[in-house]
Amino acid sequence: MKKPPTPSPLRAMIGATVSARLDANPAITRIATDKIDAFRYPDFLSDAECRTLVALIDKGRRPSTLLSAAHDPNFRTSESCDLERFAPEVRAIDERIAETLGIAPENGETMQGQRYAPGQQFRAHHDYFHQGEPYWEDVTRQGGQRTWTAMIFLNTVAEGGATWFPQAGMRAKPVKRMLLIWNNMGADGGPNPLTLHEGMAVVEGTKYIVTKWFREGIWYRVR
Ligand SMILES: O=C(O)CCC(=O)C(=O)O
Ligand SMILES: [Fe+2]
Repeated sequence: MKKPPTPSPLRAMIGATVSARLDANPAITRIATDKIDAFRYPDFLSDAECRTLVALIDKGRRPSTLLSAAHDPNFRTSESCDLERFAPEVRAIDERIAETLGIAPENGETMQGQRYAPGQQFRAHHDYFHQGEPYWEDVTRQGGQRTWTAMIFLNTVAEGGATWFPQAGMRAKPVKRMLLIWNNMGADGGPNPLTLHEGMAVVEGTKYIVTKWFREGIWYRVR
């Protein structure tokens, strides 16, 4: 049986600290909803950086996977690639994201690129881990719960492909260079179910994004 979500003082503190830092950044706008802490940062990347990441995704893409078995084969139909963390052009962007949020780069998972062709999607899901799932033991050993998500749109999509938060009443259209940031935890540091979100099917064009998930603890250790 799934255990109910647990509050966490550490994650509550991370939520408050990162939110305050983002609120204080004049380049960043808080998205108007009282359901989740979510922010947009237009023009976070340059066109050249977007081009570089798109080329890396095209080179490394393979079918996307899921942590839990989904009953629906169409649940996540995109392609993904783990971007090489210490390639200089990737590392610079990776560390700029961490610096923007004020979270140590070590707490961040390796940036993942995703590509959606027309008809491809990522159905409604939570980014946080569900306590009690078979993967939970591994999660606690490698950085613990996911706290914040940072996602960058690398191109503007002709039609479709929005990131939709049905329960928070929020929808972000893919706009090139824009960084979207949200906290997957609530004020008490427990998972916030209202962060449920979907990468809507692309209708026309191809959608490229990078996603970076931050953990409550250290995810990456130099071995
Ligand atoms: O493609 C999107 O808009 C959403 C992607 C997403 O939810 C994820 O990578 O966790
Ligand atoms: Fe997600």
